[in-house]
Amino acid sequence: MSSITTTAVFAIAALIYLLSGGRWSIALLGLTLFLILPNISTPQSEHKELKPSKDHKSENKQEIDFTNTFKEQKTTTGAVLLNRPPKSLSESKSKTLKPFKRLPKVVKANKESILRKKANTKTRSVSPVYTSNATPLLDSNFLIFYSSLTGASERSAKKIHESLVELDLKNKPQLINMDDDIDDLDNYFIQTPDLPNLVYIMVLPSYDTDSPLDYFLEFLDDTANDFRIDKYPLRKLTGFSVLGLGDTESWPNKFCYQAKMTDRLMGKLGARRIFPLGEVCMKSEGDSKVEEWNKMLIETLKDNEPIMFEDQESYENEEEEEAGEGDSNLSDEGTLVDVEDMGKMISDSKTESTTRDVKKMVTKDSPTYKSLTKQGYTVVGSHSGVKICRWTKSALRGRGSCYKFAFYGIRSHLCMEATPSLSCSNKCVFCWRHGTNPVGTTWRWEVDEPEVILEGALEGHYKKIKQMRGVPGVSADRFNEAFTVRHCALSLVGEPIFYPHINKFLQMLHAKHISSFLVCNAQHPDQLRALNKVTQLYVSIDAPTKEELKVVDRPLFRDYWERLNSCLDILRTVQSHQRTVFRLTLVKGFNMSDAKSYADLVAKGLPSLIEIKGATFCGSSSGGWNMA
Ligand SMILES: Cc1cc2nc3c(=O)[nH]c(=O)nc-3n(C[C@H](O)[C@H](O)[C@H](O)COP(=O)(O)O)c2cc1C
Ligand code: SF4
Repeated sequence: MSSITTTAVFAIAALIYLLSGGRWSIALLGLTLFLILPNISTPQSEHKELKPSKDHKSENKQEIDFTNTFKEQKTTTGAVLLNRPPKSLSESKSKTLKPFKRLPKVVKANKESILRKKANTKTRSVSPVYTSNATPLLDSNFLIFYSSLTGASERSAKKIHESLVELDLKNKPQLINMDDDIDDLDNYFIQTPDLPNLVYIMVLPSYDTDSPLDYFLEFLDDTANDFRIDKYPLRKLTGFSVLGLGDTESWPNKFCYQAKMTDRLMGKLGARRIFPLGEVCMKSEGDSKVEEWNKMLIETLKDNEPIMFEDQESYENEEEEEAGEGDSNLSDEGTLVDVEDMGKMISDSKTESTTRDVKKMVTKDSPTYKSLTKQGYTVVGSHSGVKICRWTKSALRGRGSCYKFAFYGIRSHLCMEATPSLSCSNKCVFCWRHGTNPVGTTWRWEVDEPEVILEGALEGHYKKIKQMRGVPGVSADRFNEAFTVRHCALSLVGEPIFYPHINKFLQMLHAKHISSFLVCNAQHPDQLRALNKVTQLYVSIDAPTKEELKVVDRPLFRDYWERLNSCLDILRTVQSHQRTVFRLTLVKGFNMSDAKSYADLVAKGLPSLIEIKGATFCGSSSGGWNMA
């Protein structure tokens, strides 16, 4: 105690003594006070030392009271309760307390991460990584985190918790109130609890005022940018998913912004997204929307599909073809039956397969199969394929759709790109298939039934959609919608009208309310003539003259020019009942010099529409071109 304080105490004691008429009991009281005062002040000075070092955000804020920080209390959820954040909004506004304890991080030198940071190299590949779940997702240890000021997130988290408990899982799911139950964020978001196969489900509101989540987000951001620690500390989690609650009417520009930030930062820290971010407006959608998200989450967990996982950066940088816009490539050749005789062959195909050795177009052990699947195609049956294109992925992430949205209102996340024939009769220079699909002028393979192809294509497509749930930015709403395909682009690779049962296949699509855009290469006049209803019928016009077509398309047919012209006649006559389109893919130096000849072809075919596309060099097609 300082001398000034001592003098003051004596002066007060003397004054009391005099005012009380000089009673000794009063004098003794003064003395007692003098003796115990130093003992009161001592803990205060100790407490000061416990305060965390001032960080950049605490300057204008009241400092945290750490008096009870290290005293453990058990909460209703069984978690360890330490420091409490403000409970009510008014409390949070007035006190602006920080909810979580901040201690210096323990930094372990990690040679790999230091070297990686030094070299500034990316550790993840640009192409998608499919991670399979060795342990069933439902055998994970689920931690359901929530933060809540007015109760909506707490209610929603409890619902999710309940539905997981109802599944009677191997490991009991735990509910964690981030505002009450977590003392040290490091224990959950740098280190993780000592439990195998952890899955974090996080239910978070958004507040544009001060709220406990501010500190949490600041912590995640700091961690993600802390060069001293492992760049991906959360990759040891089996996965995570965030459900955001907000109010889009009152905060349209900040709708669920804190949930979105959490989702992004968790991904940045290496955690795998096992289900897309949910964004629920509690004002207009409420609990039923939460229930919908929860149901989808549980179904996905049950499915246990592998996840396509990519970090934001690599995804942004991904250079992928604009799929759906090419027809052909090169590989094996051979002629058993001319394609013009295919009609007969179709009806006889079953009989033939029993009488002579008809092979499968693509067998599972063939290099073609391996190459196609490596590129992301799902081979359906033995001659069909399906693949989700970059626009479907983009639309799933709430971004743009392909030009068909602008032109025809087709939403890319509802679009399936498929082909019933992987084989083609051209080897176009701008095709990006790298010689991976078979070519030929004749159908000489086993024929799969259209039911098998449609079912298999939808199954393969939905499987790939499911895998997209790990990709940053995928919206839960669009993800949900994507399981009802509404459009089919028959233009993936190969020649769709090569497939003997194309008409039946188209009928089946339409019966399922799936519209069809079919692109053919103008090399199969008989099949074109026999084609029934398509929503939109495309013919690729890759060059305006015979000479240029040979160079650009490298056709297998010797009478390729005559075939093209016959197809145009058919378009103008037999097929004029439906909407027809010329597709021009223009490649500078190959097919752009003779506009007049293009006009002549247009006059011959009289298509309803002409679509002109450019080509972008990407160094990957057989001619060094790719379509954009
Ligand atoms: C003061 C205040 C600020 C809010 N700010 C936002 C906001 O920026 N973005 C948003 O989407 N919702 C905002 N909301 C809406 C809440 O996030 C929404 O009501 C949420 O359901 C609350 O969850 P809780 O009850 O778990 O705290 C705000 C609500 C209040 C009262
Ligand atoms: S039509 Fe479908 S497949 Fe083709 S680019 Fe658009 S979304 Fe992709």
